[in-house]
Amino acid sequence: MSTTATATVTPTAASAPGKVLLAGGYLVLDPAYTGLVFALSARIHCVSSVNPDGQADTITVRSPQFTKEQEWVYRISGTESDAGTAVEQLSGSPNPFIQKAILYILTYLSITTLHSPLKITILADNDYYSQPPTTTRHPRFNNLPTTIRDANKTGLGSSAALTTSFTGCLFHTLSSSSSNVTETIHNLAQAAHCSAQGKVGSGFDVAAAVWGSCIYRRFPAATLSSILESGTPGFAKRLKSVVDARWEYEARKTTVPRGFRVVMGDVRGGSATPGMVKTVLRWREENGEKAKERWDAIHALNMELIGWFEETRRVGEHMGEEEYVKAAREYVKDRDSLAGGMEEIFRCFEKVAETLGKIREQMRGMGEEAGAGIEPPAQTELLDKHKEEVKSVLGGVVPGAGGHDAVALVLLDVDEEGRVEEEVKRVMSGHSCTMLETREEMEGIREEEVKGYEGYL
Ligand SMILES: Nc1ncnc2c1ncn2[C@@H]1O[C@H](COP(=O)(O)OP(=O)(O)OP(=O)(O)O)[C@@H](O)[C@H]1O
Ligand SMILES: C[C@@](O)(CCOP(=O)(O)O)CC(=O)O
Repeated sequence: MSTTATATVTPTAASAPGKVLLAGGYLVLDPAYTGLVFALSARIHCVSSVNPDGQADTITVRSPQFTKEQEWVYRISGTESDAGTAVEQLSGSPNPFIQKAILYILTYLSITTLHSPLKITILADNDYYSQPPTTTRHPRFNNLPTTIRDANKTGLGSSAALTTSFTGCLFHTLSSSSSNVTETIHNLAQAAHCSAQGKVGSGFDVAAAVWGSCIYRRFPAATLSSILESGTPGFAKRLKSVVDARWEYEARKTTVPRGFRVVMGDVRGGSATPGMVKTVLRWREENGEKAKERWDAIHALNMELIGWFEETRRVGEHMGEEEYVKAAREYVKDRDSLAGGMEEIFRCFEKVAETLGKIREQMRGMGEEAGAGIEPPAQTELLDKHKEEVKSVLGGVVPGAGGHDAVALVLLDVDEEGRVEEEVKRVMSGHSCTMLETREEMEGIREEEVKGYEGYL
């Protein structure tokens, strides 16, 4: 390699959030459309330290919450002809997300040898995987009696949160750069995540993991085409120029209006349907104008939803806290009982509810035309039941690609006695669905205190 560096190690901790794509599933794959993605309070944490027992130039990665195949050891070394850092896996089952993140970061930083061996521990918040029932509370990072592969994922974007948090952690462990490197971490995490997945998705999950809740427009797929194949001559130079370039994408930060909450339900026994993206994209290709009309109609509604969230925030800002909460409670009690002065905010709540309903209708329609179960009948029943029986619920969607995995509800969390959760849990449990503890959160990747993880490392 042209320039190489020996890296000293600064113990670091970082965490990155999961995601829910509330609006924009499929459409967000095309840079002509945008998606509304909320980051979630469920995070994946990575904590680094010197590994006194490690061999020279090794990075040992552990995921101690899982029984087997929970440790991976990588050895790094230089390569010929500017092909980047070589990362050889010495033990553990394949975990491309970790391997690619190491490779991309070390190559970007021109590091081929480490001052001391390194250890990185991964800790995932419990909501990422279905947890066994318990009568007591689970510990903060619960252990599961399975391998990662056999764990029942809840669809919160574990691979994107892991890749992002790992990238931030390793980058800060090895680089002394104190300037703002979040954009660099975004670009590196997108590159590593795409390369590990073997395909270029929209990247909304990594964007949410880095920037937090945002209105997202993707980068052109071609941005990454020159760096998906690592280890070829000139790779290091290409990687640096791609990562340091200004990418054409948008991640405009957003938040839910005051008193709103996004609640996630994990549908038990639901299976992921990777084929659905292919089916919908093929339908789009084969149905030119008709498909475009459908996508444009969905997009217009997605924009309306974003607009009504903004309007609700704006109207809410002109009201005192007490007045706002009172109005929201009145609305939940009886949507038709308009008390004076509340018309504007009632209209906002009503419009959010109406638009969520219309989005579902359009997505169902697209699913039917394309022959993909975007909102299967069981999910329709579950979402309708919430609207009928839980007055705080404004609406819901089958998020992301849809299917049998999860539901997301948008509700007004203003109940004096805090009964909303109880009611949602009751309706969900009648439909093989479990309410997750996680909720929407604004913040993306963040540095954490290493000592906060004592007892788990
Ligand atoms: N706690 C963890 N420790 C190490 N690797 C993990 C961990 N959690 C997830 N991974 C990696 O991410 C992979 C799961 O990625 P996958 O894209 O299938 O799920 P996901 O990102 O949760 O899915 P979705 O986008 O539907 O929410 C695992 O096979 C593993 O490689
Ligand atoms: C279908 C798609 O638009 C969203 C998939 O979302 P999820 O993984 O089901 O949350 C794919 C993508 O954006 O990469």
